Amino acid sequence: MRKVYLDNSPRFDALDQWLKACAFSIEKEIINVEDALHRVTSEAVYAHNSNPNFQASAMDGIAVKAYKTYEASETNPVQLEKDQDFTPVDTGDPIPDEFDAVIMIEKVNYTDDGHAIIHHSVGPGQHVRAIGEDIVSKELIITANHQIRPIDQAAMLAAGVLEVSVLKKPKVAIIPTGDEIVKPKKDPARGELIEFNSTIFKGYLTEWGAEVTVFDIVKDELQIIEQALAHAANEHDLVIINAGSSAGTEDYTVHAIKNIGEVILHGIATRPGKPTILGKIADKPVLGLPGYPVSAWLSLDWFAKPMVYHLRKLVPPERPILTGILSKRVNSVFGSEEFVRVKVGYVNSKLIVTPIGSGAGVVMSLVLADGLITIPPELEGYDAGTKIDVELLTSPELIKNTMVGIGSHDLSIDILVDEAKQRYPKTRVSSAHVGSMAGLMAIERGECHFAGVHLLDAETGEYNRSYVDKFVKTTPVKLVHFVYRQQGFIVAKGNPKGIEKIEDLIRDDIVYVNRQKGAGTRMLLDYMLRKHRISASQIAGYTREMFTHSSVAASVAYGAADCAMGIRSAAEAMDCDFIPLYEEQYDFVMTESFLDSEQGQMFMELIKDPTVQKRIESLGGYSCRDTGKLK
Ligand SMILES: Nc1nc2c(c(=O)[nH]1)N[C@H]1C(S)=C(S)[C@@H](COP(=O)(O)OP(=O)(O)OC[C@H]3O[C@@H](n4cnc5c(N)ncnc54)[C@H](O)[C@@H]3O)O[C@H]1N2
Ligand code: MOO
Repeated sequence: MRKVYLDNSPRFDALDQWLKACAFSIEKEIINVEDALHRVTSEAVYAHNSNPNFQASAMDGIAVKAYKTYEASETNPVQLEKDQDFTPVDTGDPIPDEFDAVIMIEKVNYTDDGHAIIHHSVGPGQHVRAIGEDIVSKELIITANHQIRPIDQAAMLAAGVLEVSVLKKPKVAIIPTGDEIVKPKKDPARGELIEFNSTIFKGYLTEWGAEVTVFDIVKDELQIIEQALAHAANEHDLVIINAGSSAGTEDYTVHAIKNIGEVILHGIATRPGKPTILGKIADKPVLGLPGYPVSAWLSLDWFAKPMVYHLRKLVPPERPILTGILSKRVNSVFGSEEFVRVKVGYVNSKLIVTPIGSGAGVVMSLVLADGLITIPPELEGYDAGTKIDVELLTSPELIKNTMVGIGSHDLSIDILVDEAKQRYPKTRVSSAHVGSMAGLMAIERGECHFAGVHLLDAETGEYNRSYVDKFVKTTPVKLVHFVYRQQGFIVAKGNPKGIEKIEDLIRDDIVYVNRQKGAGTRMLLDYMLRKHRISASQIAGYTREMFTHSSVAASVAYGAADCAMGIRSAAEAMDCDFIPLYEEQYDFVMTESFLDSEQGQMFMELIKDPTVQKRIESLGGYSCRDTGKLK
């Protein structure tokens, strides 16, 4: 067997080894204080002058000689002679040497000829800002290795410091590789994959304080990769090379680093992220990131982030952590630390943590993730109900205000998510697509506020009610009508195979793609098959399951299947034809406590809003004629 990875190193050991193996020389530069935001001081900063460097009035009023006011009281007003006993001052004005206190203007009355009458005495120094009240000349303002904040800039400027010595920004090179990778464009050809990882890396590295250069995409050729690496290492403090890090015949990265530098380790004990390479070229750190975006994003966070912070002499910030309850079991491989993307939301004051079960190539799983959970290498997973820490990628405030939906997928839900975001910026609708039955189970277990369901009762022909009565026993719920929608066959544009009716599915030349068990659409198909006395085994592709309307429509659009059951809007979105078969009812099962809550009322307002309904109906195949009615 070909041995591919050298190592299976624990993540923190790997980082330690890498940091120890590289030598760092961090240069300094002098820049204007006004341009120094977020930069790191390379030495301590001392005040050039005091602030204020003269005695200044702290209030609008009159500067006085304090001893002249000592006799004043409510019953014994004292008159101060203009120019001789007082002079008007505004906040910040220098106090003339002969005066030593200030009386606020509100406490002063004037005679017709401009003398001041006061009813209170003041002591010397009253409302006078002493020299150096804020900063004394030569005093320490900020230490070395301090990340400059706006307030630090202000203190330096106040102290007459106009330039500051800072660490140079670490220069980071990003080298994307791969014959199949192309610059971002619309409609890539078959076999072309859009290069977007560099954009992920550049964004985060810039946030962490690096100066980033993205190289042109490098072809999978050992010599060209070596040249790019050598060139990058020459001019940068950290080199990141992306993809070609695993076991493929064209995975040259590790060889290229070895040929011109040193591979410190190849392979870390994590999933995703295993095929990470840590190395150096002429003492400069080199990081080989896996090609898949989720793996690359994680590995960037584990290695590039601490390296950049190390180069900046800073400690990376930690993400906030919340503890929640896992809603379903997650499995992991023994011996590897597993990272799982999750969605989270509070239901009945419990933080419910739902894993997003996508592969490392699914960039959308990161777009939608609220956090990460980690399963340590010595375990093979966590059971549903486990109390677990979540490292947050979304703000705790937004999580607190999340309306949690779990259930069947529908494109109209995406519209609700979008409209809610526009109308109620402090809240959001989150929807996990697991099918109608799984949605019902989730609501029964108290894991969501509402479940989108479309379950046909084969006995009565009625939608949803009998399922709610049968499966939701302990949680008080209401059934809220959402939309009528057309279900039918999704077929290729122009219906080249002439698919018209359910019996066509058993033809030899037809390949079907199905929805997962428990999905309402799957139940509808099974209901129609039974009615027409067709057995599932007669249909090629019946066992091939997908989780959303959009994914089955995409399979048909790209020719991987000839037909799927689904909704009109999904067919239209993928430019497919649609043969209507059935009008079904898609409803929300909503917990009574959510329906009665402020958020629940917002949700009801949203679905009843005519503009929202218009937008849903314009998807095609929808009717909102009863939307929002309690059933
Ligand atoms: N036989 C094995 N195959 C694979 C293994 C393994 O252990 N044995 N590991 C898998 C794992 S885990 C990962 S992660 C991937 C990563 O592999 P590579 O680093 O060699 O990456 P490539 O094969 O070159 O590319 C994979 C994939 O990544 C996407 N990609 C790459 N570059 C970019 C970019 N700049 N922007 C966006 N997306 C990018 C693209 O979809 C590539 O197809 O290998 C598994 N295979
Ligand atoms: O473990 Mo690889 O890093 O994607 O999934």
